[in-house]
Parts: sequence; C-alpha cells; structure tokens
Amino acid sequence: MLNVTELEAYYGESIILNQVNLQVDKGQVVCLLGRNGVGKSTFLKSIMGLVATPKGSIRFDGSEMISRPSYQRARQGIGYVPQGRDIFPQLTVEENLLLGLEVSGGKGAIEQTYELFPVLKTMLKRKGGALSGGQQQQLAIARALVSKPKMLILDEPTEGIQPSVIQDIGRVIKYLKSEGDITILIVEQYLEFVTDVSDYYYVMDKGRIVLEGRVEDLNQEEIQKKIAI
Ligand SMILES: Nc1ncnc2c1ncn2[C@@H]1O[C@H](COP(=O)(O)OP(=O)(O)OP(=O)(O)O)[C@@H](O)[C@H]1O
Repeated sequence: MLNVTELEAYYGESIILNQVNLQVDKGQVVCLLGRNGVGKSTFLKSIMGLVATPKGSIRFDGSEMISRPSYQRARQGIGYVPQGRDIFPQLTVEENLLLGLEVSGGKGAIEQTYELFPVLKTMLKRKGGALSGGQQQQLAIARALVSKPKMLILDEPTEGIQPSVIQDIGRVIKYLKSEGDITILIVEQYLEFVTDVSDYYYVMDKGRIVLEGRVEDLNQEEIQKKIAI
C-alpha cells in the first residue's frame, strides 16, 4: 500500500530524514517509534507533501506521490491526523466532521464514525475548542475517517490523553483492522499502545531507521533503550 524508499527530507539546509525505507502493507497497522526530535513527525509530513523531499520515492497504492501536492495525496486516499489534534476550535463537532467530507468530494461516512466514537454524537453542536483533549483527538481521527481513506496516518494519538480515551482509540484501531479495509501508520512513543494495536514496528534514530520487526517478536527492553530519553 505504502512503499517509501531512500527518502530524504530537509528543513532548509539541514537533512532531517536520511535514506529512509519503510513499507506498510494493505490492512496492516505499522508503528514508527523513536525519541523526541529524531524525525518521526517529519516523516509523516513528507508522506503528506508538507516538507521538502528532493530525493527518494513515496509510492502509495501503485502511484508515485513524491512530486504531488498535498491535496492530491489526500484525495488519493491518505487521511492524516497531525500531532496536537488539529481541529477547528471555533467550529462545532458536526461542522468539523463535515469538513472531512470536503477531501473526498462528498462521499462520506459520518454515521459510521458516530458508531466508532459514540461520544461525538452526543456533542454535535458543541464547539471543538470546548471538548477535552481526548475528545478532540477522537474528533480529529473521526474527521479523517469521514473521507473513507485507504490509509490513516496518526501522529502520537495518545500524547497527553487520559488512559480511558487511549483505550477507546485503541479499540477503534483494532476494530478498523478487523474490518480489513484500512491501512494504518502511527507515530507513537507509548510502547504498550504500540504492542496492543500494531503488527509491525520501525524505530527511528537521527533520521534513519535503526530497527524494525514484527510486533510479536518485539523485545521491550531493547526498544525501550532506543526510545528512552
Ligand atoms: N519547521 C521546522 N523547521 C526547522 N527544523 C525543524 C522544523 N520542524 C522540526 N524541525 C527539526 O527537525 C528535527 C526532527 O523533528 P520532528 O518533529 O520530525 O521529530 P519527532 O521525532 O517527530 O519528535 P517529536 O516527537 O518531538 O515531534 C528536530 O531536530 C526538529 O528540531
């Protein structure tokens, strides 16, 4: 589904991603782990076309994306939830969700997202900014799902969120996986969540992939050493 090869990304003259190779197969949940500042968010932004990527290849669903603008990548079927729950605080929950429909040109699934996140249905008229952090994260994920993406990309979905909501988000990811019609890439530092929801992991350090493997073979101690601050 997603095949990234020898990708390089830069902010100005500084190289942030160096020859990164990463693959996500259809229906898989893949996690990218690593310490703060090693380039994980930059990697997701590169996939979305939000960072300069002069070298490498990003193949998604059979097409080369590297020189396409962001909106085309979204239209192609990539739903992206950036770090910090990028919702519109002045718009209501319902309006935020309706904006998700714009990306797919109107073919949506708002009702289905209420089934996944029942809490949102009880808050349709509430302003996004009035929701708790966990509810905002759920809204951000729901908004991305409304456009029925082929792949969902989440940047640290558990950051600063209470355990019960983390469990809710984990349940949704596992449900989506069991349905089998979506592929998911998650940047995450919370190892327990990673082992709970994902099939395969990559560890990044200083802009390079330094370790990868199946989650069922994951050695917690080894990973913890690589991601501890
Ligand atoms: N807009 C920017 N301009 C210049 N440098 C940046 C910019 N954004 C990030 N950086 C730098 O790029 C490097 C990688 O940052 P990135 O946010 O991708 O790391 P990360 O692994 O996602 O960390 P975190 O978990 O803290 O978000 C860091 O050294 C950071 O300071």
